[in-house]
Amino acid sequence: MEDLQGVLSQRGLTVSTLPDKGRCLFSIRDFSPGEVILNEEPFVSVASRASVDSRCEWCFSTSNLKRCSACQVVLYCGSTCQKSDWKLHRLECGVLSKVDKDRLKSLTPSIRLMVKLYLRRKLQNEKIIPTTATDNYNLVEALVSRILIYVSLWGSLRDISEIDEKQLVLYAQMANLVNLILELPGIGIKEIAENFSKLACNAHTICDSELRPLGTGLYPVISIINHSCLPNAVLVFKGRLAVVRAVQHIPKGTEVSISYIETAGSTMTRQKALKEQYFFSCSCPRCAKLGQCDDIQESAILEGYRCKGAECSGFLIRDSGDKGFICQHCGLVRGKDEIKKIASEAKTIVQRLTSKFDALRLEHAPRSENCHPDALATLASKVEVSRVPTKIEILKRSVPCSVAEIFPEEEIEDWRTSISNELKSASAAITLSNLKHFTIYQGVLYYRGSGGLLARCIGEEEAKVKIQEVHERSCGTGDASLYR
Ligand SMILES: C[S@@+](CC[C@H](N)C(=O)[O-])C[C@H]1O[C@@H](n2cnc3c(N)ncnc32)[C@H](O)[C@@H]1O
Repeated sequence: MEDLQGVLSQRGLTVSTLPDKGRCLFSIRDFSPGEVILNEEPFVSVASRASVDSRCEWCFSTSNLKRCSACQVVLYCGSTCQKSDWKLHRLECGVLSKVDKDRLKSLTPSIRLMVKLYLRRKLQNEKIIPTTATDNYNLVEALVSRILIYVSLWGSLRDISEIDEKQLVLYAQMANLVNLILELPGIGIKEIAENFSKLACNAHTICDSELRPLGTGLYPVISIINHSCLPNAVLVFKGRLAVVRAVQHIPKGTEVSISYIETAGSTMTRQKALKEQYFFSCSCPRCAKLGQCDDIQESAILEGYRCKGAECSGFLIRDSGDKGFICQHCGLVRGKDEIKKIASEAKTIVQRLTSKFDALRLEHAPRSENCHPDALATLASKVEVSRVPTKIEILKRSVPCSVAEIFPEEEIEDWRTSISNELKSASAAITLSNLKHFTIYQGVLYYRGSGGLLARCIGEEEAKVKIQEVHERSCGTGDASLYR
């Protein structure tokens, strides 16, 4: 741990412990918006199920792939990646080659990740690959796990109502399989099962720049970073390299936080997700507003359904008492079944629109002014009732510029004005290398960069150059304009 503190302090960071959170990463100097706080190669990584037959095991590239002739499981895009992975894959390959074909098909990425974890530990123990302050199994041992509670109660499972017994049984079965495959002496099922619970709380989904999942990686240093629904940093990936960037000014002495979950969800939805997967109740400033007026307003926009009451412009949001859905303006109550029907109608509409937008996107260059959340909300109001998709869903669609075909010019002009006003008050930053895809605005990840935010981060002239680059890369048109 001291070695780790030494390395971290050179980067302006330190690890502390808080009673309600466990380990936390703190800044010991100021970080600017957009600055890289930390980057880390995974201790182990594995391609996702969808990627395993279509991407390089090392860098996740999709070109020139060749299958390992011995195990017939992993693919590499060339000798560089194959060599980088060779020491570990040599062992994994030997292990996989012994597994019978039917069982091989049932090897999930989590099982393979666990197998690789133990094989890499073996390689480091035998000094075949080096150990460093930021790359060693002690850091994996220090990760939080939930299974200790389970292990101490292992014998009396049936008596424990709070604990998800199904999950525990699943971990035990998976651990058994890993043990059978590995055939390594001295590893117990309980230890492997505990490591599965560590993966659940600590492993990260490796995504490409469009947030498509490529694989899973264990990054033990980045795993020290706690969650906030209003994070001051964001985790992005360059291939398998995980990069944590500041999304706002982080003063010295501040806890660095990222979001573990989709931030464009209501407080209730976020709390539920954090409790289920990470076993804690978030008390960030956004969660602390639960039930307050602006929290209700935000939930309405993120997850509400348009109220169909006469003249009412409110949104129906889920009632905490589970009655159904209540309009936050007029108090109208609608039953769950009715909303279910509305949701399914809305889904059909959104699917139709998505395919229209996708078709248009192919014809027209996407432009960020059309990515405003109001675009789809307005569209939704035209079809009277529709779930308002989350900002991220809207922005994923990056409504194309030919949206003018659907909306009158004055409406589009209104969005332009409201977007520039919004950006003026945004507390935001951008991950420069992924400008095309990532913009963080008040904790929400937006697709496609926005000039105004960038200009505040890196200065107007440099921003123009960057925007021009991005436009050229993404669509070949564009005039490097800033929204201010
Ligand atoms: C990836 S780990 C983060 C580092 C962890 N604090 C540690 O001691 O290793 C995730 C776990 O940290 C804790 N955690 C993360 N963010 C938290 C927060 N905002 N409040 C309370 N606990 C949190 C939860 O126990 C969660 O399962």
